[in-house]
Amino acid sequence: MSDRLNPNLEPMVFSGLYTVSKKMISFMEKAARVARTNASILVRGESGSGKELVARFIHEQSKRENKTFSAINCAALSRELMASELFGHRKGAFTGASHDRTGLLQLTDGGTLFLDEIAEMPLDIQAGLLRVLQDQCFTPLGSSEVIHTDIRLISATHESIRRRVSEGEFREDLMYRVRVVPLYLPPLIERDRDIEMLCWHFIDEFNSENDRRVHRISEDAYDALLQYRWPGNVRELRNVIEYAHAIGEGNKIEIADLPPELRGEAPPDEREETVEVLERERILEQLRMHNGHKQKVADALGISRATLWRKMKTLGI
Ligand SMILES: Nc1ncnc2c1ncn2[C@@H]1O[C@H](COP(=O)(O)OP(=O)(O)OP(=O)(O)O)[C@@H](O)[C@H]1O
Repeated sequence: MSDRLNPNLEPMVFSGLYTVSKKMISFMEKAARVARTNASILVRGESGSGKELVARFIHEQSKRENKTFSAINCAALSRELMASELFGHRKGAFTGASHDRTGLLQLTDGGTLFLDEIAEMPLDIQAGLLRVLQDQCFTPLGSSEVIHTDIRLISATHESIRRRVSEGEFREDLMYRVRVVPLYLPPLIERDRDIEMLCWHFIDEFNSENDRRVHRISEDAYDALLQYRWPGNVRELRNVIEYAHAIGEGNKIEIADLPPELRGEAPPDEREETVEVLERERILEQLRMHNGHKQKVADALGISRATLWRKMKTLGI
């Protein structure tokens, strides 16, 4: 079998997002067009597909480029922490509030706020966000002061917000406010030649960070990389290349350097991994039982929603 060398595909770069795919380039051109307006944008895309990079690109292409860009992940924070991050609080507003804190809505005045996984935002915080979008004002926790703020909202979700509305978990009026311009970010698998280009892009990155110099990939490893579905998209691809770069030797990536899922095998039955596999199955089972409703799953497992989110990330769910 012959080895594969870098085909030197010349990517276009949009605020750190690399692509050679026509579909992606026209997606980014559309993003650049809507960047010039103040319209709220909702980016829908799979996990790890670059939604935050798209949001940064839109900010950098907008009139607000010299103002603040703030990002917050609604699924990774507890309700209390998210409320205080966004709205800020006055000293004594709740147990542990030992000093005043300025919220992101105020710190981002004039700039762009990126709300990742907005579908996970609790209903009471949604009410506060709606007020910001309608009246450009909000009230910090424990305060009666009304603060004015001018933010441009970009949100992202991997699931349908309309479905969350029908489940009674998302306000319909807010949905219309956040998805004035919906953008559908294609998954990595639909981006022509991006898997190939990004493999070499990340190999270059790890070549310059480490002592090892990789210049070739064996044919069977190459096929495995190109045929894999990549559910975790670019983040997963980068992790796989980092793993292969770290685990292998010499100047070639071999099939044995790729993680088991790329070789079509189940993960090895080692003790620590068995614990992870069991935990993964337990979470997946609860997700099925509760139709993907994360709060209910977290309650059933006796953990917080934020912990559930972290576990899902590390277990690749
Ligand atoms: N096209 C790309 N070129 C280079 N790096 C990329 C690209 N797309 C994503 N990445 C990298 O992959 C990682 C995930 O990207 P990002 O956080 O933007 O994805 P996301 O869709 O917001 O993820 P999540 O669903 O977890 O919120 C980041 O480290 C980012 O820099």
